[in-house]
Amino acid sequence: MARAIVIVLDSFGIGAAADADKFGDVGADTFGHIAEHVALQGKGLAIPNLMTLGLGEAYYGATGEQPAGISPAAEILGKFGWAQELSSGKDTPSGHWEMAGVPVLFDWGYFLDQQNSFPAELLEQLIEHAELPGILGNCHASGTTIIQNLGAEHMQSGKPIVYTSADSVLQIAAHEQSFGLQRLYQVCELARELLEPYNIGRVIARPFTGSDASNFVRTGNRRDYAVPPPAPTVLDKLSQAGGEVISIGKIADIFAHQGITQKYKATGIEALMAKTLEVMTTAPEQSLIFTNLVDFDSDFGHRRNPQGYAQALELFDQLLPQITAQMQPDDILILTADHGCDPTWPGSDHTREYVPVLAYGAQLTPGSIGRRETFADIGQSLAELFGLEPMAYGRSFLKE
Ligand SMILES: O=P(O)(O)O[C@H]1O[C@H](CO)[C@@H](O)[C@H]1O
Ligand SMILES: [Mn+2]
Ligand SMILES: [Mn+2]
Repeated sequence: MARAIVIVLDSFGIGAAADADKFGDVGADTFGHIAEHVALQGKGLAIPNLMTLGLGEAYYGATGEQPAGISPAAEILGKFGWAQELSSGKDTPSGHWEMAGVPVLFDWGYFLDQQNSFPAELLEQLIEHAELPGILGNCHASGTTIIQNLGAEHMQSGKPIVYTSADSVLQIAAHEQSFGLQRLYQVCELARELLEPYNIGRVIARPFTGSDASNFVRTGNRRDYAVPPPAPTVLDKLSQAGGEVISIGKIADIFAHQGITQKYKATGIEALMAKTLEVMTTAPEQSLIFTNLVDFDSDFGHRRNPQGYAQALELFDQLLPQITAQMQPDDILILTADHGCDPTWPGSDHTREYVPVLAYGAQLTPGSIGRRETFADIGQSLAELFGLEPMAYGRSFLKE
């Protein structure tokens, strides 16, 4: 009997994937470019604990290069590999569902036009059903830029800001006080229903506060309305078998609350890691503790902020020993990512990259698990760990 702690460093890619050309992402490298950014300042990214778990080796496997300016680990204590994504998209639900054993092999719908992105009919229905005075945006945008540009007009007019990106998303930004948080959630739920014919992965509520463009800031009350995964994930199988599936952060939202037995929200890497640690003290055998650290992606990757991303990685690395110290002899820890989001890459979208697969536990033999064909190897390893029926995709690395 065992427990697994899976921590997703959201967007922490480790080099362009073999099929990056299909996404315009040849040369993207989230980790490598962050390391380079820090090395150019004459320093080295200080992530000794991640390196000891095999991050540098995984990076070398994915790219054929050493990360710039980082001292190699004296000893590797974890299993390390680099995984290709089988799913057709480079979005958050695809990455998470695939690591839970269910790759997304169909194509999502997308709103491809940069301007006037949404069908007029859809917007008309949303305005009518939600009794809105209209909407603002209707374009591709970075979420922080668009609230700066349209936040004041939104507050004055009561029209929510509706925007999208290269992902299969419809996002709605609105002011928590002037528009109202609950009203924003209701409008998003309505949008979720109206999007049925469009095959869109997620509607995301993007509440913000502040009085004008100089201080508008998004809050931790973001909410994701995902469609459910297309087949039962390892989360469903574990919870049906009587195990605990404990979501920390936005995991539950990403899985449309399927297969989750407990959920906790927290804002920021420190709070999310503290919650993970707290849950580890009480979670019974046959528990999957599943944490998503969204901040890497939303605060630094999409914001194209390599400095902030580097600091967040260093913070995460400092917090990591608390997690390993709290592990029981049969526990395994898996660190991975759901896609890349290279903070030095043009635009503000995700990047198609390999993700690290780092696994650590007293029962695991350290060493390379090499290139993995799919993130679903994580789900398959979890199925094996918990004694569940094998998943349809993936190859377990527990005994490799
Ligand atoms: O620019 P913001 O609002 O952070 O949006 C980003 O967050 C969305 C979900 O990860 C992505 O589709 C991307 O566009
Ligand atoms: Mn993500
Ligand atoms: Mn993202």
